[in-house]
Amino acid sequence: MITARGLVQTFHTGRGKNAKEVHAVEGVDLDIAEGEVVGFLGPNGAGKTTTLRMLTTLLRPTAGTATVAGYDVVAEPVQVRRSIGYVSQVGATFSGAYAGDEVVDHGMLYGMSRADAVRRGQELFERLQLDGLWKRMPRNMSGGQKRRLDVVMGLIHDPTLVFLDEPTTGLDPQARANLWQHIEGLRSTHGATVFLTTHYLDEADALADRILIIDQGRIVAADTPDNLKAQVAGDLVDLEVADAAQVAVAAERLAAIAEGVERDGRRVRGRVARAGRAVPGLLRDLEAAGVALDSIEVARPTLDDVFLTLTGRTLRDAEAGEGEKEKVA
Ligand SMILES: Nc1ncnc2c1ncn2[C@@H]1O[C@H](COP(=O)(O)OP(=O)(O)OP(=O)(O)O)[C@@H](O)[C@H]1O
Repeated sequence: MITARGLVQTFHTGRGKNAKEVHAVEGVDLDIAEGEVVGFLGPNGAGKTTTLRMLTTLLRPTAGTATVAGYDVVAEPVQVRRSIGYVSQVGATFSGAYAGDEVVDHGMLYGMSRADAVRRGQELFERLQLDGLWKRMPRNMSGGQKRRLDVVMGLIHDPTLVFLDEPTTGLDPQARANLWQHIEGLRSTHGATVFLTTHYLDEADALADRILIIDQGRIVAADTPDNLKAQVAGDLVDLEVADAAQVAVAAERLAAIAEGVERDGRRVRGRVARAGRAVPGLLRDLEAAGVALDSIEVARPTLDDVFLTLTGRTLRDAEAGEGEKEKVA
């Protein structure tokens, strides 16, 4: 459904002494099959939106090629646009018309008849829990309602390939869960291919069959959430030792089964392969050594751990370091 080879986007900003080259996307390859839900994950400024804008024909690639729904993004942009739905990060701009009329106009722009656009629009209003808001102006809607209206606009012409740019940013947890259901429904009831960007690890984890992680304009990982997590060496075992004097002994015992043991006050943690099997023995060991614990936690690896393993930074650090890759030309 989506193929890209060596996609590059370089922005030139400023003039004279202030001229800068921003290497937003630096050689991205993609192969996304029909019916796949792909999560495109990365810190702020990693190049997610820029990639999406090239795939949706809003931005011409500096270099590289891409086909979307069988059409070339540079040579056949009109066909690409007709084949896809796109929900941008900023959302649609609405005039002063009623929400329903906006949606119908948008559908007619795609060549739908008025009757079809009304029918489909009303169905989507219901599915996205906007019923009763057909005759409301978008500017009088809540943030969550407006975001769902954006999604209606992106889906009105019944696309089988949908691009969603951070669809749930700014939504409250309930609206977010609700939108997740609809995104899942797109595939299960519709067989749609979904390409979605997100900062949220849990979102990508919950929705995507496959996750692509982008960092500084390059794809650093592409796999199923489970396989990505399996790359991280084991589960995190975190012990809180009751007596500070026993921390060294606890660290030594943990080190017998764990990698990368760290100490932090009365806490000792490390990564253990198959913690479920190893922890009972560890507890016996600690007891025999007279070490009492206040608590023990075992956590499965998260996608943040994956990002850390792959890039040496946490997602949060990566966001804080945004802009580093801007080079003075
Ligand atoms: N029109 C532009 N002109 C100059 N630089 C740009 C432009 N658009 C994006 N950039 C830069 O390109 C880089 C990638 O931006 P992009 O918006 O693709 O990141 P992103 O991963 O979508 O981030 P976010 O999660 O914040 O949306 C950033 O350094 C950004 O500042």
